[in-house]
Amino acid sequence: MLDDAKLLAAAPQEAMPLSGEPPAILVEGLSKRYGEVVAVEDLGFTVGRRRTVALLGPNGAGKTTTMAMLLGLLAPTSGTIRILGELMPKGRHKVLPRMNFTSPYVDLPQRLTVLQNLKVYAELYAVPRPKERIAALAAALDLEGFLNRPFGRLSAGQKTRVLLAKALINEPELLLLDEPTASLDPDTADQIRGHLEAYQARTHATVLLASHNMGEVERLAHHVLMLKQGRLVDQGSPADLLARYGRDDLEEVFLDIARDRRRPDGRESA
Ligand SMILES: Nc1ncnc2c1ncn2[C@@H]1O[C@H](COP(=O)(O)OP(=O)(O)OP(=O)(O)O)[C@@H](O)[C@H]1O
Repeated sequence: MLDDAKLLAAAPQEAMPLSGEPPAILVEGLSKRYGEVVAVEDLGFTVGRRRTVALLGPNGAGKTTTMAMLLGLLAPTSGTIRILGELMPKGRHKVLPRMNFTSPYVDLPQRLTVLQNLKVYAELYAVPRPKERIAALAAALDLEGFLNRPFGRLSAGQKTRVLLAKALINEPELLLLDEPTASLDPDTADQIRGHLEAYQARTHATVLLASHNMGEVERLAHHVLMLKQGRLVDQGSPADLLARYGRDDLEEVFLDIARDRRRPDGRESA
């Protein structure tokens, strides 16, 4: 039903950043090589607090690798990462409780029910009043019909919603979302986007979003980072990118960059 989105949307608007507050993410000279394969090369970007920033790029551009390094799941070949002001991986134990993620590549234990899985994560993150938190998430993300079913027996779309509930269980300040609406039907995907907007309005969380859905990016993102072959090739607000590439929608900008077919000034490439 996801109807708490309306309720939460009435929450206070984004607060002004406090002076001296470190950014949510600060990445400098970040590279990752797998033998001969250069997955990420000399990447640098900043994500300010309370922003939603989209990480875009064709298949294999390095989005998932970047997310994994931000989470401390993968060691960079070189470069530095600061999360909420803490140098990673040294400060990992300080920031991991304040962040969370979804990834299509990470599964939950298959034999545990949805409720058992969420209870385990609530305990791991020491969530206060876990029963109430799980009940609220189950209502908001429409999980109530399959709370007692083993995770392994859910459909892809149902799993996606459970993974999002897991990602929100500790009310993270920083949320890394790798294709959070892949495999969802258009109606459910739209409701999930509404829920994410409402979550951010209520908690002022920062979101880094990897997505291939350009409509989703135009709706949710304040800023876009365009990756190609592991490098940052352009960035800007969706409106700024549309204006610079002379396009009406972000999908066209994406194709211009992916196919090297138009320069940012709107002229065709030679
Ligand atoms: N474990 C690995 N060993 C070797 N190469 C890898 C490994 N993981 C990723 N790669 C390579 O690194 C590059 C970046 O992959 P990554 O999964 O980060 O891309 P992506 O932008 O998330 O792609 P997609 O949109 O398809 O999810 C690709 O060329 C991929 O083949």
